[in-house]
Amino acid sequence: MAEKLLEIRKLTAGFLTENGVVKATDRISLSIGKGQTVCLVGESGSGKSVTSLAIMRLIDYAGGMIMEGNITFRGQDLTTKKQEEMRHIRGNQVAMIFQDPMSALNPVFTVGEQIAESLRLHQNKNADEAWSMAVDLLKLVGIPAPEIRAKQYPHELSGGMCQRVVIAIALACNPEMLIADEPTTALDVTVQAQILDLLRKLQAELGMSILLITHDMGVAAEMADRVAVMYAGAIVEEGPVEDIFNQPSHPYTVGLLQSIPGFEGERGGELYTIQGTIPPIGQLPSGCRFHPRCPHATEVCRQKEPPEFMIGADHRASCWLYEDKPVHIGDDHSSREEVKPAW
Ligand SMILES: Nc1ncnc2c1ncn2[C@@H]1O[C@H](COP(=O)(O)OP(=O)(O)OP(=O)(O)O)[C@@H](O)[C@H]1O
Ligand code: NI
Repeated sequence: MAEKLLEIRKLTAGFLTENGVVKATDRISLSIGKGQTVCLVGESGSGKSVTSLAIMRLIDYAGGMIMEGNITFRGQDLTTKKQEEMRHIRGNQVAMIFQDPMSALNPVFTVGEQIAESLRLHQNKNADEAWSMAVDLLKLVGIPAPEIRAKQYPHELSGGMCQRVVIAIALACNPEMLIADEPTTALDVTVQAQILDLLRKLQAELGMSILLITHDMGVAAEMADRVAVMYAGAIVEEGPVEDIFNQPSHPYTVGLLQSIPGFEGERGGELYTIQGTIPPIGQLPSGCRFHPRCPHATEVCRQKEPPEFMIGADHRASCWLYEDKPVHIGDDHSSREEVKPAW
């Protein structure tokens, strides 16, 4: 396995609400190796964005807090860092991009000025150097006629072009890690594919690690080295991308895969949907958090929270199905029948 760049251990992050403290992530553990892409997938509200905000310690500004656990980045624990130090890390070592490029850009400055500003701040470049590097970065992220584009304002560029500019700004600090939270969700399908291609190309060229947050299993299949599946604040399954897709083991992962149009789990033209909805944070059921929606749930699932069981050398799932024997409910088509809902 690649040398670790980021290691999250038993991280619990949450919010203080009218109903007391609620946990948006519940003792999650996850590592990202150097040059690796890890995809964090799961339905809306599962805690993906909170995880990224916690890593960057931006959660402090979102009214939340880290309650337990460690986040080790290049050997240093980020959970105990002062915001001043975090600002330095955020500016120089870890960059973040979000879903909506328009809100990340300042409408009153040209895109070239915005990239150059970042270079002046983080890399102490003078104005001329910064401008020419900004043009180079625009070229690197695949913007045609970069000298001309650099002088334009965000509203003069398409959504896809703006997301490329946002990526250029992120790269201006020469980050070792890029956190991308649904970076293509707001874009149309062709542009989405182009931006994903760009991220792959940049990673190959620059060797950075990427934490990619997506609710789209198709995107994970295409981009990830490893996939972590999150459900109601917990990572319920994690492993190499081939294992997650060839041998999905947690019933939630199996359900997510069967809900992809065209995936082999789809039957008779009817798309599978996982029964029920994700519980709101602070209202978790007893036992396994997925049990009310799980076609395999038994008494133990209703009563006791499952620990993590190893499914393969480097593949874990929190599900009682794996307590005694390594069974693979998602192994192949015939055994996948097993998880066909009973209703
Ligand atoms: N500032 C906040 N205060 C209180 N609760 C919050 C806050 N931000 C997020 N939450 C709650 O934390 C839970 C996890 O939210 P999060 O945004 O991480 O989900 P997500 O997996 O990123 O979903 P999506 O796919 O919709 O972006 C949700 O129940 C959400 O309502
Ligand atoms: Ni989110």
